[in-house]
Amino acid sequence: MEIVKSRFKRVCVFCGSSSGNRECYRDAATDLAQELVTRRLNLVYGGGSIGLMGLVSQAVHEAGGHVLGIIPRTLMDKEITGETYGEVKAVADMHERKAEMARHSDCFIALPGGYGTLEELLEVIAWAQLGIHDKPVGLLNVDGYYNYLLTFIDKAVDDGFIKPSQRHIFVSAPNAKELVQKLEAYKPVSDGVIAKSRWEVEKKVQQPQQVVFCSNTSMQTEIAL
Ligand SMILES: CC(C)=CCNc1ncnc2c1ncn2[C@@H]1O[C@H](COP(=O)(O)O)[C@@H](O)[C@H]1O
Repeated sequence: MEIVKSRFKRVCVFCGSSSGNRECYRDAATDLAQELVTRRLNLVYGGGSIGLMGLVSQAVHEAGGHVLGIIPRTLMDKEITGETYGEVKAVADMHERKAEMARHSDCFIALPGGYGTLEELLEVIAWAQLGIHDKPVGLLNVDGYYNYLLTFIDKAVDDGFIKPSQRHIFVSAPNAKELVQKLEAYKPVSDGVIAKSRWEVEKKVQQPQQVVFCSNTSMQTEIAL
């Protein structure tokens, strides 16, 4: 197998918990897995083996790539998510899952998916806009699946809700090879909104029967993205 060098080590893939009803989506998931393995990239994803999530993780795992699934305990029931491939990290909830997926990754790719995928994709784009991270984000626009979303984003720019300078805060491409090349070449679009180092999270301290949010400086930690 040909090995291609990459500037990334770990790629977070957001994708459908369904496979879609056209073969091109399943093909795109396995092509992406192949591209990651060729570049020796580790996969980070939402855990579980259903839908496109299962196809990507299984294909990367079977080709010898490292897979890290990050899954909320509530979703760990195999009835819901099936068997998970590779390493699994259990987290408390969906918020922690997204933060952990982001923390463990050098860039993000969204394959076709539904509400969950859209939410994950838009969150990492919004975080990039705010300067919380400067990791590249890529949309795998399989057979024009995301054309309406791209048109909508153009509309939001035209109507003054997204700055023109932020229009290309993420990249898109019709196939995995082209997309990963664009991600490799991506230079962060920075408006200097808020410096990354100024983003802080309140550390959750778990106490019996209650959750305390400590806001004193000594308890604050920077988001390590
Ligand atoms: C209760 C239920 C519907 C479970 C489906 N099982 C799931 N198991 C694991 N992650 C999931 C599941 N459903 C949605 N997600 C999360 O949301 C994204 C996919 O949602 P969707 O299918 O595009 O919208 C995934 O990237 C994953 O992070």
